[in-house]
Amino acid sequence: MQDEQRMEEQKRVDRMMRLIREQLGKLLQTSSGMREDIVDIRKNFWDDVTLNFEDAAESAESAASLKQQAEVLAEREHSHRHAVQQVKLLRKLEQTPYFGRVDFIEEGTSEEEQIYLGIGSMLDESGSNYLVYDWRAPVSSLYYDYSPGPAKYVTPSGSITGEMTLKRQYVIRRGQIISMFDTGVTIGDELLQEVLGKQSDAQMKSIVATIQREQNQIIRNERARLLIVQGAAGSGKTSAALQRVAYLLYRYRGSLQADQIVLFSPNPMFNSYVATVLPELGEQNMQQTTYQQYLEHRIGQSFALEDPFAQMEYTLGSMDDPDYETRIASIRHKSGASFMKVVENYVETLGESGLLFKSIKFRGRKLITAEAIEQHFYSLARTYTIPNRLKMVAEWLLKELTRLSKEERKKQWVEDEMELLDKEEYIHAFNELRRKERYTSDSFDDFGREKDMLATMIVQERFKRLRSRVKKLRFVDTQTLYRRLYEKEQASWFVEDRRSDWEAIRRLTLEQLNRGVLTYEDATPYLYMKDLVEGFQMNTSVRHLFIDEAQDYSPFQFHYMKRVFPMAKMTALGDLNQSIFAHAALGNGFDPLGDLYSKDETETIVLTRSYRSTKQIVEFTSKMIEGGSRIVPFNRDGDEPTITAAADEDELHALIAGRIRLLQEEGANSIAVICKTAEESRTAFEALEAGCPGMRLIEKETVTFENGTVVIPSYLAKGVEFDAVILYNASSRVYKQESERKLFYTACTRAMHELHVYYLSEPTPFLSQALAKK
Ligand SMILES: Nc1ncnc2c1ncn2[C@@H]1O[C@H](COP(=O)(O)OP(=O)(O)OP(=O)(O)O)[C@@H](O)[C@H]1O
Repeated sequence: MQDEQRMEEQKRVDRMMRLIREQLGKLLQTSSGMREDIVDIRKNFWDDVTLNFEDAAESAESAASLKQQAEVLAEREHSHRHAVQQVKLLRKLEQTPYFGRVDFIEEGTSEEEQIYLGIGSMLDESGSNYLVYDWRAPVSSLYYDYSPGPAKYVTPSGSITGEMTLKRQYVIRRGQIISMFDTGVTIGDELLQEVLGKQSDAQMKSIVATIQREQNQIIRNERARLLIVQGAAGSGKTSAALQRVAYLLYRYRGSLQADQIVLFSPNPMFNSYVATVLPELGEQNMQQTTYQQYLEHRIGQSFALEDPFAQMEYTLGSMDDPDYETRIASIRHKSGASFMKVVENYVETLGESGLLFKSIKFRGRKLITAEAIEQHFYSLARTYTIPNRLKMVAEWLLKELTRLSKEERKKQWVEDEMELLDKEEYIHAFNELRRKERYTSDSFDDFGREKDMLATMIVQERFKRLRSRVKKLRFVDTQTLYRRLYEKEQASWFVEDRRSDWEAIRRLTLEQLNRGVLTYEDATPYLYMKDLVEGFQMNTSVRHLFIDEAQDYSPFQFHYMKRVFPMAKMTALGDLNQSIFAHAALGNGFDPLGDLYSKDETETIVLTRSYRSTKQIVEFTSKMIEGGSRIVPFNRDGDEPTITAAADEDELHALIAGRIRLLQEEGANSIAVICKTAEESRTAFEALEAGCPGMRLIEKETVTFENGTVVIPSYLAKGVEFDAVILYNASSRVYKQESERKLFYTACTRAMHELHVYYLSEPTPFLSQALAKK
């Protein structure tokens, strides 16, 4: 029976293969025809349009002709792009036409429909029956959500209920069924076992064939304004997020483009790690960035901006610094939504007085003084908001600049510069003038006028920069303005938020700002203040914001992102047990996210099954954290993690190098020696490099994630995974503070198949449970 079924199924696959190849052949032919057409149109574009600008009627006709030709070209290009897309999809289907099937009898009918699922849909020869359904089609959710029995799915026009009579999974490679099995549970363990048992890849994989029911809830959620996903390490948060992007692009095709979706990643390397998932599914990548990149883009050169990793290095390694406690308090204080209120209070006072301006300088002279700008600003009606008043000031300044530029033309420097014009510039200026003068009644033969015009051009050119700076509101002194926030010992904006450690925080912040440094914890408050003063630079085109490793963002940052992307729905994916930033130690979990949007608009999905690591590793690591017993390991066996003591550093390095060699011999694709900090990573790398050829050191600037053996600081290993993890030095001297528990946990949970922990002298207390068992 089994064999018979398999033969039947193989026959169907064979038929599909024939069809796919036929369609491919046809498509390749038509698409190459289209390409030739396009090349032709482009080449002959100007020959095929009639251009005549003699009079208005002729000009209008010329414009219409141009427009028509451009439209023909755009239409052909569109069809060509579509054909190319289709070819890509067919090439993928040629490898694996589908991976699943459900048989379904819709209520009220007796017909059993066979629904095959693949990464894209395909119709039969008649063009009216689906041979394969896209995994994102409404009917496909049957496969992810139900086992055989009563089942339903939701379509845009309502729910459809019925009975699922069969659920089957296939592994098909190059048109051959390698294996197939009918499943009772949601998505059979067998296929998952097979997928998860494999070696790691330098690139994250699509999980389309084995999406789990609770992951499907995340992928297809359309209702929530804010979707919070709290999931254990390795529970598939990132995977589900990427599948969700693909789903949204399918569901809203035509109205949603890939560049209207933004993913905030934990580090630049992570971008390369996830970059192939969407193309693999036949979709374009969303925009990927890091919060730091956004900050850099906004803050520019105004300050030396600290990055989150430098902050992390400080919090992990500078406990001896006398300012350490103050800095930690400062980080925590500035991350809270209550500090937003402080900034708001402060900005409110600026409506009355205290806004600071920079003089507009030209050739070392103050053209318009800061005092004059201030006076003008405060002469405007208080009923206008600060940003509106600033707009008015900018308009006034532009007019002033026009007036001043006229005076400037008579100055000696203009004359000097005129003499320095080289011949080409002179001719260019002369021709420009000619062109402009053509339409005036005077003839162009007056030397004096020519000189005037040249002077105007020179001054205009030099004033361009001033005008552009005014338009960008650079005349507002936001840097000093931010410093002022901390300058007064007792300021009205703090009345409600006085803290005992405020004095120390104030002093430390001023020290940092006076050095021109904007710390990571100050960057968002600074931008918030700047935006409140100058008007928010909102991005209204972004419709979906994905924030991975959401536990690493402060409430302040979340509120800020909400304001910057007002039209976006937010999907925040995180794990409280992996909170590694000092600001996260507030202990209130995702609560700050809870009030970002109203209760009605917020949904939370919890993932507890962990897929990344073997059962042995999950059991080992879940003992390190509170509530770890709730994490359910996926049933995949592997070796027990090891804990090894080393007598001294030499032995430590010898042991680790030996382990790396062993793992390499076993064929591990990726091996990571995880250290606590960048500094420890450098030490480890230097000691191990000679014995481990090809080993690489990962630093915060690293942008590509590759297979092989690497040494990596713990916080950069966030979000990624390795076949084997070697924890470099889990001694109690390295991981001692309670606040480092989650960092240690994060590092250990990067392991898929093997975990080996080494330590010098005393092991960290976070290992005590694991050791007690031994
Ligand atoms: N449904 C699934 N089918 C197959 N593999 C899965 C599935 N869900 C997750 N995985 C695999 O589990 C591993 C971990 O997934 P992912 O990185 O998405 O988890 P995460 O929750 O983001 O982890 P972390 O928070 O620890 O970074 C990946 O190798 C992923 O391919």
